Amino acid sequence: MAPKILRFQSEEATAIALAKYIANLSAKSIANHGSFSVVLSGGTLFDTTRKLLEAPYIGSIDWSKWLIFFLDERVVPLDHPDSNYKLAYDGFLSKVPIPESNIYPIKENLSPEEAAEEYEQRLKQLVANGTLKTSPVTGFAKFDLMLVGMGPDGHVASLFCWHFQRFEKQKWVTFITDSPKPPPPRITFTFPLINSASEIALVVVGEEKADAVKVALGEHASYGYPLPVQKVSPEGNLTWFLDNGATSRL
Ligand SMILES: O=C1O[C@H](COP(=O)(O)O)[C@@H](O)[C@H](O)[C@H]1O
Repeated sequence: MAPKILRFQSEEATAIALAKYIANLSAKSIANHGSFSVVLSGGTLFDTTRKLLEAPYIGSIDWSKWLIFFLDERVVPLDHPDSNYKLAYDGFLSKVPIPESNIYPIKENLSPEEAAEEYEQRLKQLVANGTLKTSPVTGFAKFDLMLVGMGPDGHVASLFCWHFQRFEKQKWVTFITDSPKPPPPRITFTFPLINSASEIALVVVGEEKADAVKVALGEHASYGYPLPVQKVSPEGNLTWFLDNGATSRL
């Protein structure tokens, strides 16, 4: 399905629209199958989800039905300043009544390889016991919503331009030990898992990302070697949320 590209006049307008979109999907998923599985990125994304913490959303969303996963994670203790879990906890999860048992951070004290394998096995168990849905197309877990950020170099999750992991076909979760953006050891969802999602919101704000947005969405998007962000192509719907800075070169 063709992506929906939403352009906003400001970061504030982007955040308002994103909250409405997430709240609508939450209500739809819970009415449809009793839960809402959400995959979070790290980085600047949380700031753009801040309107969920305000009325009318904070009081009307059924937070008890949310299930939280991490698109990628830095292999550091969960209370380390570089941890995506800590970022999510401090900025979002500690402010909403999602049961702790519904939040799935990585396990600590494992190597990147072990942490990736452990997370993949945990996802497979959640599919087997019916907590998560499965894609009828790929057989991978099918999340209700992935909130995907993008770096200025066009990377998504911890899938960077020059890493072979972006071509992975079998694994659900993989690892790297040499991330060009610190810290180096990370685990990350693979593209087949990402692209099995029902809905993906690609949230990109700020002028420093305008060049990558131009490569991905500009008139020459089909030329050359694709950026990781160009491999985001879900079975379900893809919606880009872009502010004026991110679209300044389109
Ligand atoms: O390293 C990461 O970078 C991307 C983009 O981060 P941002 O700060 O430029 O928004 C992020 O989506 C990913 O989860 C994170 O680990």
